Amino acid sequence: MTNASAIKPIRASASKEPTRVGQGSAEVLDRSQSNAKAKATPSVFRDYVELTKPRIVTMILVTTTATAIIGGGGLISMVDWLWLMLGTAAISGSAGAANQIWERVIDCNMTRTANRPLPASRVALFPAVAYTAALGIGGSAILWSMFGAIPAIAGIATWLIYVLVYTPMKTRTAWNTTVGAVAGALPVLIGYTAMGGSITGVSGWLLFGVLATWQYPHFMAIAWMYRHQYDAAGFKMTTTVEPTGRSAGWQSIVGSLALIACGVALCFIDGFSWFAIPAAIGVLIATVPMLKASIQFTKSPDDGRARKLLRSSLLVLPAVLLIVTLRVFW
Ligand code: HEM
Ligand SMILES: CC(C)=CCC/C(C)=C/CC/C(C)=C/COP(=O)(O)OP(=O)(O)O
Repeated sequence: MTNASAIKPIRASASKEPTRVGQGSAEVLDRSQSNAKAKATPSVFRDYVELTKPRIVTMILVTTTATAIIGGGGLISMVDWLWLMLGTAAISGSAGAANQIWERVIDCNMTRTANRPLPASRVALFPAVAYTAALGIGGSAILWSMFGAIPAIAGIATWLIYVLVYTPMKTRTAWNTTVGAVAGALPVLIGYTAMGGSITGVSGWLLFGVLATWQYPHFMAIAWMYRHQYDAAGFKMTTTVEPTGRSAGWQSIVGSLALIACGVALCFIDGFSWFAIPAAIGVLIATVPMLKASIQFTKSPDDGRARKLLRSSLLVLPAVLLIVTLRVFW
């Protein structure tokens, strides 16, 4: 665990960067105002949901649903889908909460994270640890008992890589993003293998490739938007070690091109059909806005272009997954 005494919480400096990725305004609340706001409408339930990083978990569930349909070669039963969602959400949420426990001290040093339940002292450490353990054990047990060892092991491996490898790397090397991309992509194998896909199946690993490559444009935009906060808090990100934004831009371009390659390959990997060609064209059309935004950001890195890149990335992933999932039916 991070040596809590080694990193003294400093008052999160009010900065021009938004307090949350989805927030458009550059107006930010400094820590005292946001705490007062949170205290004004206390909600224990909301805090325990916030601990799990619900927006990330929601997108993980979307990817898990798509990859389950692809792995199973067709629609899945409502009962199977509900158990898969419950198990994956629990273990993903546990990973997110464990990450917030690990970073509860350093998160005080960023406006974006200072108002989270632990840094803002709305949730105590011990109940957070118990909650994290219960989610992780419960999620693993659901996946193992309902779908077998492989999907559960994929989830446990994701948890371990994200919490015990990626998280400590964040203050040491910008290569943390590559490890995070592995952690963020492994959940596709939960859905894929849960519904019958083989862990050695090429389409499963192409789906892994779609998720892993997507995370570069996704996160490089965020790493630019919060570069000053990351730097001040002591995180090592591409945009703090190479502050011009060129490296972040090129990683976004390469990630976008690699995503297109994986997506198009998925349209043809299980043999040829009339739908393979329109599907491949659809992958191209769906990904072009993110590629364009990556190129524009690389040419002249700024917050507006970074926000445009992030927004396009959050639309591209569901679109590409929908197209390659429809390919299962035609
Ligand atoms: C290297 C891997 C990744 C990194 C470093 C990363 C980092 C982040 C960060 C820092 C945020 C902002 C959180 C906040 O303060 O609100 C965020 C938001 C988000 N991330 Fe990622 N992420 C990664 C991978 C993923 C994956 C795998 C998914 C899901 C498939 C995902 C989906 C999202 C979503 C949906 C949001 C919320 C955007 C919003 O609130 O508008 N991310 N990500
Ligand atoms: C099935 C399973 C266990 C899934 C969990 C994996 C998971 C949550 C992947 C998300 C990828 C990721 C690196 C998010 C950012 O964390 P961050 O620490 O960079 O975000 P922060 O700075 O906002 O805390």
